[in-house]
Parts: sequence; structure tokens; C-alpha cells
Amino acid sequence: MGQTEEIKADGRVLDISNLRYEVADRVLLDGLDLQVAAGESVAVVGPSGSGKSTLLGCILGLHRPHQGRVAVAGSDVTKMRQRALERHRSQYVGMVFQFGELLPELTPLENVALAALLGGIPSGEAYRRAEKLLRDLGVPCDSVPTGDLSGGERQRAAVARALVNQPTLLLADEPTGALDSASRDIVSELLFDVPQRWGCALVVVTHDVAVAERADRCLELTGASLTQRTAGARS
Ligand SMILES: Nc1ncnc2c1ncn2[C@@H]1O[C@H](COP(=O)(O)OP(=O)(O)OP(=O)(O)O)[C@@H](O)[C@H]1O
Repeated sequence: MGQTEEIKADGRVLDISNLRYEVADRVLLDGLDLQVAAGESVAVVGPSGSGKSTLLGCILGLHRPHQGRVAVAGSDVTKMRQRALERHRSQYVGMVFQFGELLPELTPLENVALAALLGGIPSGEAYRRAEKLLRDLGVPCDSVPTGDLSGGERQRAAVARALVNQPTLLLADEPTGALDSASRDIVSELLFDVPQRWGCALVVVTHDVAVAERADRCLELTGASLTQRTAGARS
């Protein structure tokens, strides 16, 4: 069975089981399980230093866990060699960071198209996709360098960049952390629209209660494992 068929068979885009990760003498993740289906959104909250970004790093294959399985789109990324991992990541995963991580001197169109080109999309198609996404998300395409955009526009451009390779799984680490409240609302609205509009799964790490409350499920990372948050609970 191919990867796409495996996703269709059980609906799971992300399937983490029994994950253990240690740093220095501390166990950050201990027997952690997490399943996320296509079209579903999950927020991960928890105290600073509890290991939320480390968890995203394990999903991206940047951190090698000491134990457990991290299946993304049906393949265990903990077992992959570097080249295969990079290919798999660019094919299936999009990532939005707190500070956008865009090149300020390039236009938004160039930033988004570049991600598509690096993902192996031919130039014409890369620019077409980039332009469509930016227009859909209400970001100027090429009238200004990315560095001159507002914080909210920059973050929407970062979402466009994360979506340009049509990922199966979208990850976001504190995507609204650097924004004012108006831009925060626009960006979180957009992020949580993604699973419905593009059908991918979304995992957001956040300290922002308003963002966490929009997710289908909110999980708290404490004591090195994930527990379901009750509605209305504050981080
Ligand atoms: N290579 C490393 N060596 C030692 N400690 C590390 C290493 N990498 C991460 N840590 C520690 O692991 C802990 C978890 O870090 P992580 O960034 O995952 O937390 P977080 O929950 O995302 O925090 P925040 O909410 O503040 O962003 C922190 O205490 C960090 O200092």
C-alpha cells in the first residue's frame, strides 16, 4: 500500500506512539502518543521549557528521539536517512515559525515561489501557485520587499510559503507570538481555516489562549506527556 492510501485507510496524517526524548539529564517527552487526522487541528500548550518546540522538532525529523515512532503521512521519520527525510519533509510538511523566517530583501512572491522551487516544482508553476496563494491570503505579491510588510502581512506570507508545496501536515510554532492583537486574529483565523480549505492536518504550538481555543483539540504538555485540556482552562 502506498503512503496516500495508508493515510486514506486510517485518516491519520500524524501518528506518534511511545515517543521518548531526553536532553542532558532531563526527560522531555516520555511515552508520548499523538494522532492527528486529515482536516483536524490540534493546539499544544504548556509551560515554557516543557518541550513543545522539541516535539515539533521530532515531527520534522530535526531531533532523533530515543524511543518511539513518528509517522508522518504513513512513514516513520525517525527511521529515515537525511536525504530521504528532507525529500519527505518538503513533500508532506509545511512549517510556520514565530518570526516568519522569510528573506526580507525578496518580494513575498519570490519568497513563496522559492519554497516551491526548492520543493522541485518547475518555475512557471511555482510562481503561479505562489501568486494565487498570496492573492487568496490578501498579501501584496511583488510591489514591496517582504521586509516592508506589516507583521500580520509577513506572517500571512509565511503561511503562504508553508502551504505552497501543498503539505499534508502544517506545523506552526508560536505563529502569533510577535503580532499585535488585530494581526493575531487575522493570522489565527487563516491558520484554522487551512484544515477545512486545504484538507491538511494542523498542529499549533502556542501560549496564546485565543489561538488554542480555536483548535478542534487542545492538549497540554506537562510531565513529559500530553493531556487533554478542558474547555476554558488557561495556560
Ligand atoms: N540541546 C539541548 N541541550 C540541553 N537542553 C536543551 C537542549 N535543547 C533544548 N533544551 C531544553 O529543553 C527544554 C525544552 O525546550 P523547548 O524549546 O522544547 O520548550 P518549549 O516548551 O517550546 O518552551 P517555550 O514555550 O519557552 O518556547 C528547555 O528547558 C531547553 O532549555
